[in-house]
Amino acid sequence: MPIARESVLAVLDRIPLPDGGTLVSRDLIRALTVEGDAVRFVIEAPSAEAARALEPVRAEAERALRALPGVAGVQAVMTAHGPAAPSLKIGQHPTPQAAGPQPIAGIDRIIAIGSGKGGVGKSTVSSNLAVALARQGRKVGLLDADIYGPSQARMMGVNRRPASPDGKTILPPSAHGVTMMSLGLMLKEDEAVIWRGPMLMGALQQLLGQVAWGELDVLLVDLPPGTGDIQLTLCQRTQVTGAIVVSTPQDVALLDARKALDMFRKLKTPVLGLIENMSSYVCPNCGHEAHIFGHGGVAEEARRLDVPFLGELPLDLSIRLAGDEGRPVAAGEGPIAEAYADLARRLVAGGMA
Ligand SMILES: Nc1ncnc2c1ncn2[C@@H]1O[C@H](COP(=O)(O)OP(=O)(O)OP(=O)(O)O)[C@@H](O)[C@H]1O
Repeated sequence: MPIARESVLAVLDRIPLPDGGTLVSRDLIRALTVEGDAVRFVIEAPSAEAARALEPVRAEAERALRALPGVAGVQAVMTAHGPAAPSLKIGQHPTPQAAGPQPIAGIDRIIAIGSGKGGVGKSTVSSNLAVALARQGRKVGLLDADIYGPSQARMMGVNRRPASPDGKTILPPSAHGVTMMSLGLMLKEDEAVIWRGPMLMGALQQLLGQVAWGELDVLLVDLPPGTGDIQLTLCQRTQVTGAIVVSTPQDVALLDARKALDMFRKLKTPVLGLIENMSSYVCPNCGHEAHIFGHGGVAEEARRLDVPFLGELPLDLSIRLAGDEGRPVAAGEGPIAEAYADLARRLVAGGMA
């Protein structure tokens, strides 16, 4: 018998919160999906502290739902929604692997970072978030899966081709406390990737499986823009904890972001939240704040689609310059680095990183 959404909510409505009410009465459940015998949802805590306090509730919710007749799997992930922030050879056909998404040994969590369209700052957010998480003591990996336009090597300031002593295992470089790997490091400069689906899948499989990632709390995967083969392969073959979608506030970007969200839903990858990049611009001369691409559109969209809003990041020249210099702004000090640190804290508090 199919599991009714109402029965799931009824179970969740019986679990008391430490400070009164329930997950349902306090409206903390987002992105609830019931598919076959699997239940997935996100608990959106109002702050980092609340997320910590709610961890036993999350565990209890999973336990209680598993006891519901017909339920075989439950995945509840937490996200801490805070006040908006101030603002060898790679390339082969895939090899067969066991059916269904597989975990990667030693890696606790895998977060895919996607966007509907290019140029919204997905790679910039990925590198800065990785650095911010590493500064908070997390063991972080960053995989540049943007195979057609790899940019993480430049953004992280790495230009050394990774060693592969046995011709199989790839030893990834580390930069700013982050273990990273990018196809860009294996290609000659100016070399174009002209692979089709199967070759792309093979390359991604190598980057995930042949790289000696070591023990990681979290691996961030910087996806190519859009909804193509790489996204599909990653989510269908690898156990992805969840996805974050980056967008600018413009309508056109949001329209594409919706497609990315829809794709993750179809792939049954929980959406951990949306990030608004290039949200506000403070004139360095007069201090006036302008909203070049609009403002608040992503938060609005998150509300509309019932997915968590993780925060907004400003448009700032220092972000671009730092990326071009290979030293992500999050590695330094100041309000912009703090905005990324805030985002990282929320993910850590929510148990996502
Ligand atoms: N918040 C920001 N403020 C200023 N510049 C930014 C910001 N975010 C990104 N940029 C700049 O915008 C450009 C595009 O960013 P980025 O490469 O991260 O986008 P992307 O979404 O990953 O694009 P693609 O997927 O097409 O590679 C880069 O030059 C980057 O430095």
